[in-house]
Amino acid sequence: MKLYKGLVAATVDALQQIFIKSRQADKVVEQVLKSNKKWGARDRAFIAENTYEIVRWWRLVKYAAGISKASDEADFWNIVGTWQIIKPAHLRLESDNILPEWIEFEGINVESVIERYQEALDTRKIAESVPDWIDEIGNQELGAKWDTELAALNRQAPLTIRVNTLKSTPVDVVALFGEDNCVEVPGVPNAFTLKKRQNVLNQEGFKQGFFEVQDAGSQLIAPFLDVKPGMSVIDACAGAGGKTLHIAALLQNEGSILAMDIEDHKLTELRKRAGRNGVKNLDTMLIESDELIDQLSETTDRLLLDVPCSGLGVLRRHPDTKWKLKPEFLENIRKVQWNILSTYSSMVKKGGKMVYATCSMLPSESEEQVKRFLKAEKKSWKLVSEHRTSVSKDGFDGFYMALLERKFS
Ligand SMILES: C[S@@+](CC[C@H](N)C(=O)[O-])C[C@H]1O[C@@H](n2cnc3c(N)ncnc32)[C@H](O)[C@@H]1O
Repeated sequence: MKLYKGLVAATVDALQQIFIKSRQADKVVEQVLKSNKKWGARDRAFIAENTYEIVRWWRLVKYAAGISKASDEADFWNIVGTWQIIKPAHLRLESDNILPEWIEFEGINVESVIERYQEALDTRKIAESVPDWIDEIGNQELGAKWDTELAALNRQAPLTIRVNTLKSTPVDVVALFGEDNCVEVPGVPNAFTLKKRQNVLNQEGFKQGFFEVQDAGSQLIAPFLDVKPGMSVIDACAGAGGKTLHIAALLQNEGSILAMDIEDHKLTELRKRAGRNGVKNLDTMLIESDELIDQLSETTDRLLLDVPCSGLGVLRRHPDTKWKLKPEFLENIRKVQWNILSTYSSMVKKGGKMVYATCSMLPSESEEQVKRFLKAEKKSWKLVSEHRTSVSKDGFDGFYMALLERKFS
């Protein structure tokens, strides 16, 4: 494949922003793509794909480049060049791996790159490109399953949409994208994966609120809450509202939803999305103190706790997370999860239900938190059911969800 210097330079720039300035990969790619109006769809795809692939395979590519720490621009050119050499073999693509004779690639020795690449494949944490501590914790908590889940987490995620039944129907949304392009997701009503990768957010149908982009595993969570029209629902860690909007569709605008979060800007975005989605029964509330939670004691039929977590289950979509995550963060976030579960649960009415959910495959953030809660609260709560999606088996992101019921006693 012919390489264009301007596109490689843009990829180098994006990677420097991600790894040197610690900026979020999706935001960086969005901003770099906006910086040159002359780039066509293929140019944009080159920059976005190469940036994401290199972030995903960062440890492996650095190893093949013989660079332990990328610190200056020359290192990043070397890394992008190295990726062009190993990419065809690594992603099983039918393209050549011949580098142009650019001065920026002068320091790259193709034979050494291939030799180091082959050597790297023998060590899982380098071959699958994860920091040592994540590989250790995955192995510790998941055992043999870690191998297959980790490999699946390094594949590109499908583009999945959810039909917003408040404004549209599956038939109409399939007509928007073309029947040949849409594949129903078995077991997930209103979910379709699109065969053709495209920017669906520019489409008129999206602006009209006919559909949302949402992973199929994520689409299992709102229905798991056993929501019926007319109920009161609190979504206590609503963020920008991916699941709030789904709950709203299940409520059919009957009943009420209160979306809460500790970050105001996310609730602002949620209100914007709710407007587009035709949601009429939503209130939002910024959590500024625990007293607010006390004031809402026993007020809701259903509660969703989609708690903050490591995000290890969604690495396909956010591969930069694995380089930014630190063991101290994980330790702290488990305490936050426990605090949310043990205090926010008081908002559920007797006889009501709640879902505790994470986008992590680690039991220490998921099953074990629920087990601890049930032990501490055995007089007041019972487990109705638990479900886990598997990235390798289902092809969905890695979610955990537990449905619990508050007893009357
Ligand atoms: C996994 S994200 C939620 C994603 C969201 N439910 C969705 O589907 O798009 C977790 C959210 O919890 C929020 N959060 C963190 N600590 C919190 C706390 N103590 N109480 C409530 N929300 C909190 C974060 O700001 C973040 O938006």
